[in-house]
Amino acid sequence: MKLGLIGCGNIGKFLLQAINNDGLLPGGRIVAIYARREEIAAQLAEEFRTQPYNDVDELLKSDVDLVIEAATIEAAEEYALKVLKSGKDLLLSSIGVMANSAFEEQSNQICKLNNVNILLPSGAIGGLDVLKSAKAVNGLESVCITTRKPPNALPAGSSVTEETVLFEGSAAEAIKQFPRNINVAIVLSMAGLGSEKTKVKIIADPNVLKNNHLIEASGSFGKLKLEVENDPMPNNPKTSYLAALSVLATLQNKEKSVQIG
Ligand SMILES: NC(=O)C1=CN([C@@H]2O[C@H](COP(=O)(O)OP(=O)(O)OC[C@H]3O[C@@H](n4cnc5c(N)ncnc54)[C@H](O)[C@@H]3O)[C@@H](O)[C@H]2O)C=CC1
Ligand SMILES: O=C([O-])CC(=O)C(=O)O
Repeated sequence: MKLGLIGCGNIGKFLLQAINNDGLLPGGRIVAIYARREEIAAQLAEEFRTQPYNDVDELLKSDVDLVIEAATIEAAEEYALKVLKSGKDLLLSSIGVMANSAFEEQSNQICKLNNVNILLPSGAIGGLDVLKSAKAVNGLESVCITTRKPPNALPAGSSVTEETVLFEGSAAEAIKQFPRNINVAIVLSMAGLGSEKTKVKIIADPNVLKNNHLIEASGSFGKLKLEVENDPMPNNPKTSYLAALSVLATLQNKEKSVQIG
């Protein structure tokens, strides 16, 4: 599998190290990268033996099979449809882009037309398998996520000195207000009840060191309660290490003939 990468921050660099240097995706390699700053792309290309591009359109003319977006929701908005139109599969990290229903619909149509797929990793959370099963008979009744992070992992920053609820409302509203912090709520919405009915609470808590997500759901299947205590990425405390791992795992699973879950 030949991979292209858009966005070379935390998740991007993790993937370059894991795939190109550590060989953790047998048969796969990141052969093309795009970063906004030319000098960054050039430096990373040398370190991870790959091809730098200064323009996404040029990258899409190369023979990559799948493009990984690891940038921002804005970048996903700008490039995702181009990727799909060029006949490449797409893996999104900035899943919040899918909260825009017109965008979701358009991307679905292009996928069908061009016979390509979009991969949405579970990111910094889990439990999506349970929601999908519950939904098979429309038996899902409620889904909520409570995200508790140290203040430096949220826009509130160090001004927060005691436990503070920053947001309470729908996933649709949460991603509008916290586009860099709550992509997980949108993948949860897509697996479950949609972004209007999925409830979100975001708490800045100076007493925690990890990014904590509590997922609670109920329905005809019974009840789900799942809590992850994620170590942050060393270079970007906003992002959980599990989010980067889940991108790699999604790529590893893509080639498997036995699909689990
Ligand atoms: N699905 C999930 O569970 C999670 C998703 N995320 C999302 O994944 C994305 C990547 O996360 P990180 O690597 O931690 O972020 P990061 O901030 O460390 O890296 C993002 C990189 O993208 C670059 N970038 C920004 N706009 C760009 C553009 N238009 N074209 C190319 N590059 C551009 C930035 O310069 C930066 O180097 C973010 O949108 C983040 O919110 C993060 C954590 C969990
Ligand atoms: O990494 C995390 O804990 C979650 C996150 O930032 C996001 O969903 O955008």
